[in-house]
Amino acid sequence: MPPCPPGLPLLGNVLQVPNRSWLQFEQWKTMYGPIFSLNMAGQSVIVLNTHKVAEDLLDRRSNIYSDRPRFIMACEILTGNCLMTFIPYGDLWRRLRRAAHADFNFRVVDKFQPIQAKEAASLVLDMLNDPDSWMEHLKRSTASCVLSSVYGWQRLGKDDPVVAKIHAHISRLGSSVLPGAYLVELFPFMKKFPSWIAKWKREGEGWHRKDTEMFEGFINGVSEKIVSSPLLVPRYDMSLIELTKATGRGGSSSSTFVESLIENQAKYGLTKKQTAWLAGTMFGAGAETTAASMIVFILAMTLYPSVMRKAQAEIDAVVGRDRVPNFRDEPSLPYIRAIVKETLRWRPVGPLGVPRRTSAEDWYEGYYIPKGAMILPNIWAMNRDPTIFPDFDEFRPERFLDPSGTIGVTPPETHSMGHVTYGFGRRICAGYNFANKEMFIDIAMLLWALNIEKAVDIHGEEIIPDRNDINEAGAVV
Ligand code: HEM
Repeated sequence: MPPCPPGLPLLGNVLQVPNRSWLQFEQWKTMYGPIFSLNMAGQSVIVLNTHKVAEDLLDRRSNIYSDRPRFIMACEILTGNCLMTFIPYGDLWRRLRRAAHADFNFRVVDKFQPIQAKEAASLVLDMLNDPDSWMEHLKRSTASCVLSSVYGWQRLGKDDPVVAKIHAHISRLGSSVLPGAYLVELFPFMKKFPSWIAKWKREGEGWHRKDTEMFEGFINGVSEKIVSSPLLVPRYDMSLIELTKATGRGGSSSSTFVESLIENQAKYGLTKKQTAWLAGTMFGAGAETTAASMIVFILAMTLYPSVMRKAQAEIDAVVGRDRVPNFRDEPSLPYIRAIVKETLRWRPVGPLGVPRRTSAEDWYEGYYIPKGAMILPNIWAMNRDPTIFPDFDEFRPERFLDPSGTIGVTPPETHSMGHVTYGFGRRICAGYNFANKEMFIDIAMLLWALNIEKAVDIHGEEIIPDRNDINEAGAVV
């Protein structure tokens, strides 16, 4: 086995792994090297700390390393084996992934640009009208952007009951995968208990029924060609329309994800329930992650005003003041593209990604890796690898540009992305093209429209936010 920190009998390393485990793992990397193992009360966990190891195993041996650990409550009960993010590597996963790829691959993802541009304009107006709720606006905007792209709904309001319902579903999932949340994860035989004696199982199955009804209800609207649900009333005001017009495109995409899914349901071999859950999965996986990454961007701008000013100078030179930025400006805004990469590298919102599981035993560099081991890619440590990023804790978009500042340079180890925040191999994030585009237009629009400055205290002194102050309530940090 790869080297392992000494632990206790039976419990192994359980008591040594703290809440923000990636920080401890980064320290262990300096002691144990590119790959180490942990014994979590009998469960083998293998932590991958360098790009080389992650690439060798997760990318090159993806036939063995593409499975997910068994999450009984989250995957089998709450989502009835329908959630692409958690389901085992196999035929159903392949069909779901193919269906998602058809609309979210880099060649076709541009069809969602009109929605993303409109949402970005809307975000700017919300920020200007009510700056104190900036975090809520980011969450609303990213949620609305995915829901519009998936279901074709119009801009959702901050307190929309549908968004609240979906967030409740995501938060149930997030808490169900926390260590110790359900005993059945430690004692799988408990899954066989009849529902009438096992309250946790009865409740889980109840939520699954309700969530399935909700997601099926969403796609019923589409298949019956009902474009918007009665709960969702578009509420554009004149200035938003002006801004949206200025983006140079309309506000709806050629077809939504669900329309394509329903059209091709037979081709992908998906049932109605699986189709409905796939659409819901895209929201769950895409809204919170993108919002959290945009929150990191705001933190970076507050701490690095010179980066903000440099970005604004680029936007002013390319876009000017007569119109707002649009996607056609992307090739001429290399510094903004570099800020997107640096935001994702600097503070990855999933520092350990989504765990994998080996589906067969393996040998690597003389180490034995058992079948069924949990594999954790230490994305946090890789994005801060001092051999690739010497000043890794600084937010410095210039690292992704040549000395002229116009041509992008990306370390090849990083999947040519500049970071590994979207994961690896066959299970790499299914929505990363969408997320990159959304972050580009949001950042360009925000920096075109406003300055992001430090708050001041009652004495007029600037408050410097803590760069390490993070919220890790759910699966996303
Ligand atoms: C900045 C935003 C995002 C980040 C940082 C992010 C990150 C990730 C990561 C780390 C994984 C696990 C990859 C692995 O196992 O190696 C993942 C999976 C996934 N992501 Fe994202 N994601 C983002 C946005 C999105 C968006 C916008 C969507 C959809 C529109 C999406 C859909 C998915 C799906 C469906 C999976 C599961 C893939 C599978 O298991 O095959 N993500 N994401």
